[in-house]
Amino acid sequence: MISMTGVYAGYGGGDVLQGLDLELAHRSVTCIVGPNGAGKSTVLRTISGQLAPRLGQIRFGGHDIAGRHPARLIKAGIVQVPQKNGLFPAMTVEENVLLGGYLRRREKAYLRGRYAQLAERFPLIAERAGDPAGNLSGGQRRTVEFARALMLEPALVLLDEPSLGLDPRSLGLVGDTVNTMRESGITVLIVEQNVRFGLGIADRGVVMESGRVLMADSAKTILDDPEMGALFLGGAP
Ligand SMILES: Nc1ncnc2c1ncn2[C@@H]1O[C@H](COP(=O)(O)OP(=O)(O)OP(=O)(O)O)[C@@H](O)[C@H]1O
Repeated sequence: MISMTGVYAGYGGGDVLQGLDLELAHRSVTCIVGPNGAGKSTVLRTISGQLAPRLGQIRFGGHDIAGRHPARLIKAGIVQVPQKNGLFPAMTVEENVLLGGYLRRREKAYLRGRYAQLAERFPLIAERAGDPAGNLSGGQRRTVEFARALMLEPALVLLDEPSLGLDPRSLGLVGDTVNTMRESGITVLIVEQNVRFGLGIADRGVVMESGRVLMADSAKTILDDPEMGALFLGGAP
Protein backbone atom coordinates (compact mmCIF):
# COMPACT_ATOMS: atom_id res chain seq x y z
CA MET A 1 0.00 0.00 0.00
CA ILE A 2 3.04 2.18 0.54
CA SER A 3 6.62 1.39 -0.32
CA MET A 4 9.86 3.27 0.20
CA THR A 5 12.79 2.37 -2.00
CA GLY A 6 16.36 3.55 -1.56
CA VAL A 7 15.31 6.58 0.48
CA TYR A 8 18.01 8.99 1.65
CA ALA A 9 16.88 11.88 3.84
CA GLY A 10 18.32 14.12 6.52
CA TYR A 11 18.39 17.56 8.04
CA GLY A 12 21.33 19.23 6.35
CA GLY A 13 24.12 17.57 8.30
CA GLY A 14 24.25 14.37 6.24
CA ASP A 15 21.68 11.68 5.60
CA VAL A 16 19.84 10.12 8.52
CA LEU A 17 18.03 7.62 6.28
CA GLN A 18 20.66 5.77 4.29
CA GLY A 19 18.97 3.93 1.47
CA LEU A 20 15.91 2.82 3.42
CA ASP A 21 13.60 0.18 1.92
CA LEU A 22 10.25 -0.38 3.58
CA GLU A 23 6.96 -1.86 2.44
CA LEU A 24 3.65 -1.78 4.30
CA ALA A 25 0.86 -4.19 3.41
CA HIS A 26 -2.66 -2.84 3.06
CA ARG A 27 -4.58 -2.93 6.39
CA SER A 28 -1.53 -4.00 8.40
CA VAL A 29 -0.24 -2.54 11.65
CA THR A 30 3.56 -2.19 11.55
CA CYS A 31 5.81 -1.05 14.38
CA ILE A 32 9.32 0.32 13.82
CA VAL A 33 11.78 -0.23 16.66
CA GLY A 34 15.47 0.43 17.01
CA PRO A 35 18.00 2.37 19.05
CA ASN A 36 17.85 6.13 19.64
CA GLY A 37 18.86 8.07 16.59
CA ALA A 38 18.27 5.17 14.18
CA GLY A 39 15.97 7.41 12.15
CA LYS A 40 12.58 5.99 13.13
CA SER A 41 10.80 9.34 13.49
CA THR A 42 12.55 10.53 10.34
CA VAL A 43 10.81 7.74 8.40
CA LEU A 44 7.42 9.09 9.55
CA ARG A 45 8.38 12.69 8.70
CA THR A 46 9.50 11.61 5.24
CA ILE A 47 6.22 9.77 4.55
CA SER A 48 4.03 12.62 5.85
CA GLY A 49 5.90 15.20 3.77
CA GLN A 50 7.47 17.18 6.61
CA LEU A 51 10.85 16.20 5.22
CA ALA A 52 11.63 15.77 1.51
CA PRO A 53 13.97 12.88 0.74
CA ARG A 54 17.17 13.72 -1.10
CA LEU A 55 16.96 10.51 -3.12
CA GLY A 56 14.65 7.54 -3.50
CA GLN A 57 11.01 6.75 -4.12
CA ILE A 58 7.93 6.64 -1.92
CA ARG A 59 5.05 5.01 -3.76
CA PHE A 60 1.49 5.38 -2.52
CA GLY A 61 -1.70 4.84 -4.51
CA GLY A 62 0.24 4.38 -7.74
CA HIS A 63 2.21 7.63 -7.46
CA ASP A 64 5.63 8.68 -6.27
CA ILE A 65 4.74 10.99 -3.37
CA ALA A 66 8.31 11.76 -2.22
CA GLY A 67 8.58 15.44 -1.30
CA ARG A 68 4.90 16.28 -1.72
CA HIS A 69 3.45 18.98 0.49
CA PRO A 70 1.92 17.65 3.77
CA ALA A 71 -1.51 19.15 2.99
CA ARG A 72 -1.63 17.28 -0.32
CA LEU A 73 -0.67 14.07 1.46
CA ILE A 74 -3.42 14.52 4.05
CA LYS A 75 -5.89 14.92 1.17
CA ALA A 76 -4.44 11.77 -0.40
CA GLY A 77 -5.11 9.86 2.85
CA ILE A 78 -1.90 10.01 4.90
CA VAL A 79 -2.11 11.53 8.36
CA GLN A 80 0.47 11.73 11.14
CA VAL A 81 -0.38 11.98 14.83
CA PRO A 82 2.35 14.08 16.44
CA GLN A 83 4.40 12.78 19.33
CA LYS A 84 2.89 14.76 22.19
CA ASN A 85 0.66 17.66 23.21
CA GLY A 86 -1.05 17.92 19.86
CA LEU A 87 -4.32 19.31 21.27
CA PHE A 88 -5.37 22.89 21.95
CA PRO A 89 -6.09 22.69 25.70
CA ALA A 90 -8.49 25.65 25.89
CA MET A 91 -10.62 24.40 22.99
CA THR A 92 -13.30 21.78 23.57
CA VAL A 93 -12.93 18.12 22.69
CA GLU A 94 -15.39 18.60 19.83
CA GLU A 95 -13.54 21.61 18.43
CA ASN A 96 -10.25 19.73 18.59
CA VAL A 97 -11.68 16.75 16.73
CA LEU A 98 -13.26 18.98 14.09
CA LEU A 99 -9.88 20.63 13.44
CA GLY A 100 -8.89 17.33 11.84
CA GLY A 101 -11.30 18.21 9.03
CA TYR A 102 -9.80 21.63 8.37
CA LEU A 103 -8.80 20.88 4.78
CA ARG A 104 -12.47 20.21 3.94
CA ARG A 105 -13.84 22.95 6.19
CA ARG A 106 -16.38 24.19 3.65
CA GLU A 107 -18.09 20.78 3.52
CA LYS A 108 -20.11 21.28 6.69
CA ALA A 109 -22.53 18.36 6.21
CA TYR A 110 -19.69 15.91 5.52
CA LEU A 111 -17.80 17.06 8.62
CA ARG A 112 -20.89 16.88 10.84
CA GLY A 113 -21.59 13.34 9.63
CA ARG A 114 -18.03 12.28 10.09
CA TYR A 115 -17.87 13.79 13.58
CA ALA A 116 -21.06 11.92 14.54
CA GLN A 117 -19.50 8.62 13.38
CA LEU A 118 -16.39 9.25 15.46
CA ALA A 119 -18.43 10.25 18.53
CA GLU A 120 -20.21 6.93 18.18
CA ARG A 121 -17.00 4.97 17.76
CA PHE A 122 -15.23 6.72 20.65
CA PRO A 123 -17.75 7.16 23.50
CA LEU A 124 -15.29 9.49 25.28
CA ILE A 125 -15.74 12.05 22.49
CA ALA A 126 -19.50 12.12 22.96
CA GLU A 127 -19.28 12.18 26.75
CA ARG A 128 -16.71 14.98 26.99
CA ALA A 129 -17.57 16.88 23.78
CA GLY A 130 -18.01 20.25 25.52
CA ASP A 131 -15.09 20.00 27.96
CA PRO A 132 -11.80 21.79 27.34
CA ALA A 133 -9.30 19.23 26.05
CA GLY A 134 -6.86 20.40 28.74
CA ASN A 135 -9.12 18.82 31.40
CA LEU A 136 -8.63 15.28 30.07
CA SER A 137 -6.14 12.68 31.27
CA GLY A 138 -3.14 11.79 29.13
CA GLY A 139 -4.77 8.65 27.76
CA GLN A 140 -8.02 10.46 27.00
CA ARG A 141 -6.15 13.22 25.19
CA ARG A 142 -4.45 10.60 23.06
CA THR A 143 -7.86 9.19 22.11
CA VAL A 144 -8.99 12.67 21.03
CA GLU A 145 -5.81 13.06 18.95
CA PHE A 146 -6.54 9.75 17.24
CA ALA A 147 -10.16 10.69 16.56
CA ARG A 148 -8.99 13.99 15.08
CA ALA A 149 -6.60 12.13 12.80
CA LEU A 150 -9.51 10.00 11.53
CA MET A 151 -11.76 12.96 10.54
CA LEU A 152 -10.84 12.78 6.86
CA GLU A 153 -10.99 8.97 6.65
CA PRO A 154 -7.27 8.36 6.08
CA ALA A 155 -5.91 5.20 4.49
CA LEU A 156 -2.59 5.39 6.36
CA VAL A 157 -2.11 6.65 9.93
CA LEU A 158 1.39 7.36 11.29
CA LEU A 159 1.75 7.25 15.07
CA ASP A 160 4.92 8.68 16.63
CA GLU A 161 5.49 7.20 20.12
CA PRO A 162 1.82 6.75 21.05
CA SER A 163 2.77 5.30 24.47
CA LEU A 164 4.79 8.35 25.52
CA GLY A 165 3.90 9.52 29.03
CA LEU A 166 0.97 7.13 29.46
CA ASP A 167 0.16 4.92 32.45
CA PRO A 168 -0.54 1.20 31.88
CA ARG A 169 -4.32 1.67 31.78
CA SER A 170 -4.05 4.35 29.11
CA LEU A 171 -1.76 2.08 27.10
CA GLY A 172 -4.74 -0.29 26.88
CA LEU A 173 -6.81 2.56 25.41
CA VAL A 174 -4.15 3.17 22.76
CA GLY A 175 -4.09 -0.54 21.90
CA ASP A 176 -7.89 -0.57 21.59
CA THR A 177 -7.83 2.44 19.29
CA VAL A 178 -5.20 0.87 17.04
CA ASN A 179 -7.41 -2.22 16.83
CA THR A 180 -10.37 -0.04 15.89
CA MET A 181 -8.28 1.50 13.11
CA ARG A 182 -7.22 -1.93 11.86
CA GLU A 183 -10.85 -3.12 11.83
CA SER A 184 -11.85 -0.05 9.79
CA GLY A 185 -9.33 -1.04 7.13
CA ILE A 186 -6.72 1.58 7.96
CA THR A 187 -3.02 0.82 7.57
CA VAL A 188 -1.06 1.92 10.63
CA LEU A 189 2.65 2.64 11.03
CA ILE A 190 3.89 3.11 14.60
CA VAL A 191 7.25 4.21 15.98
CA GLU A 192 7.74 3.07 19.56
CA GLN A 193 10.42 3.20 22.27
CA ASN A 194 8.26 0.86 24.34
CA VAL A 195 9.19 -2.09 22.18
CA ARG A 196 7.10 -4.70 23.95
CA PHE A 197 4.00 -2.54 23.81
CA GLY A 198 4.55 -1.47 20.18
CA LEU A 199 5.29 -4.94 18.82
CA GLY A 200 2.49 -6.30 21.02
CA ILE A 201 -0.18 -4.29 19.19
CA ALA A 202 1.41 -4.69 15.72
CA ASP A 203 1.21 -7.46 13.10
CA ARG A 204 4.58 -6.63 11.55
CA GLY A 205 7.81 -5.40 13.08
CA VAL A 206 10.68 -3.51 11.52
CA VAL A 207 14.05 -3.12 13.22
CA MET A 208 16.05 -0.08 12.15
CA GLU A 209 19.67 0.76 12.75
CA SER A 210 21.68 3.67 11.37
CA GLY A 211 19.03 4.72 8.86
CA ARG A 212 18.46 1.30 7.36
CA VAL A 213 16.13 -1.64 7.90
CA LEU A 214 17.98 -4.42 9.66
CA MET A 215 15.09 -6.85 9.88
CA ALA A 216 11.43 -6.97 8.87
CA ASP A 217 9.24 -9.84 9.99
CA SER A 218 6.11 -10.66 11.97
CA ALA A 219 6.00 -8.67 15.19
CA LYS A 220 6.04 -11.87 17.20
CA THR A 221 9.15 -13.21 15.47
CA ILE A 222 11.00 -10.01 16.26
CA LEU A 223 9.82 -9.97 19.88
CA ASP A 224 10.95 -13.59 20.30
CA ASP A 225 14.31 -13.20 18.54
CA PRO A 226 16.98 -13.47 21.25
CA GLU A 227 19.46 -11.43 19.24
CA MET A 228 16.94 -8.61 18.87
CA GLY A 229 16.25 -8.90 22.58
CA ALA A 230 19.90 -8.41 23.41
CA LEU A 231 20.42 -5.62 20.90
CA PHE A 232 17.34 -3.47 21.18
CA LEU A 233 14.89 -4.68 23.73
CA GLY A 234 17.01 -4.11 26.81
CA GLY A 235 18.11 -7.72 27.31
CA ALA A 236 16.74 -11.07 26.20
CA PRO A 237 13.29 -11.93 27.58
N1 LIG B 1 14.78 18.47 13.15
C1 LIG B 1 16.01 17.92 13.17
N2 LIG B 1 17.08 18.64 12.82
C2 LIG B 1 18.32 18.11 12.82
N3 LIG B 1 18.59 16.83 13.15
C3 LIG B 1 17.57 16.07 13.51
C4 LIG B 1 16.23 16.56 13.55
N4 LIG B 1 15.42 15.55 13.93
C5 LIG B 1 16.22 14.50 14.13
N5 LIG B 1 17.50 14.78 13.88
C6 LIG B 1 18.64 13.85 13.97
O1 LIG B 1 18.39 12.76 13.12
C7 LIG B 1 18.80 11.54 13.73
C8 LIG B 1 17.63 10.56 13.74
O2 LIG B 1 16.57 11.10 14.47
P1 LIG B 1 15.17 10.38 14.63
O3 LIG B 1 14.33 11.26 15.52
O4 LIG B 1 14.63 9.99 13.34
O5 LIG B 1 15.60 9.09 15.42
P2 LIG B 1 14.74 8.03 16.16
O6 LIG B 1 15.16 6.70 15.67
O7 LIG B 1 13.29 8.39 16.06
O8 LIG B 1 15.27 8.17 17.62
P3 LIG B 1 14.58 8.63 18.94
O9 LIG B 1 13.87 7.44 19.39
O10 LIG B 1 15.75 9.00 19.80
O11 LIG B 1 13.70 9.79 18.58
C9 LIG B 1 19.31 11.91 15.10
O12 LIG B 1 20.71 11.97 15.05
C10 LIG B 1 18.75 13.28 15.36
O13 LIG B 1 19.61 14.04 16.16
